[in-house]
Amino acid sequence: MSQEFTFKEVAAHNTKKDLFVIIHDQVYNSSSFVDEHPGGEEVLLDVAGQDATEAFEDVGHSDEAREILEGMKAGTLKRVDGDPAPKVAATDKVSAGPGGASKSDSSFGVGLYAVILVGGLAAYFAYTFMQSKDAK
Ligand code: HEM
Repeated sequence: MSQEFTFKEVAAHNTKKDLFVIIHDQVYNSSSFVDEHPGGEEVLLDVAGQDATEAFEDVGHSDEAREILEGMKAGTLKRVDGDPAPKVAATDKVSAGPGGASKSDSSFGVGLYAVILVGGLAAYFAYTFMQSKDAK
């Protein structure tokens, strides 16, 4: 039953009174919500008639925000040749983020251990060198 919109059709709804956004390839009619948006009307007007997936996900909207969104659903996006590529969903970034972060964390850890190890070895050799000198 869900209506399909092309990118071009959605793009026509780009005013405050008639505002569609695309999030995760779903089309939402957010006209009634512009004045109520806790994040302000400006950001919604910025993405009016466009793919707002990245903007929406970057903010880390709550489940409540997602429920509101579902309530405004107008249909699904029908991609045709020449349309902009789907925006990368921040959820993808989120799953890549902590992984990447922990990776760099652990490499920092290895670097730190290497410094401690090399420092320890240097101290040990310096110590034995001094000892051997004293022994003479
Ligand atoms: C029609 C889609 C959207 C809906 C239904 C929506 C809904 C909400 C809701 C309910 C909140 C309150 C906090 C929360 O529950 O997460 C919020 C906050 C916010 N939204 Fe949206 N939002 C939408 C699109 C956007 C877009 C495209 C942006 C662009 C950057 C945005 C930026 C923000 C910001 C910055 C806040 C935080 C405001 C604050 O804490 O002061 N929102 N939004």
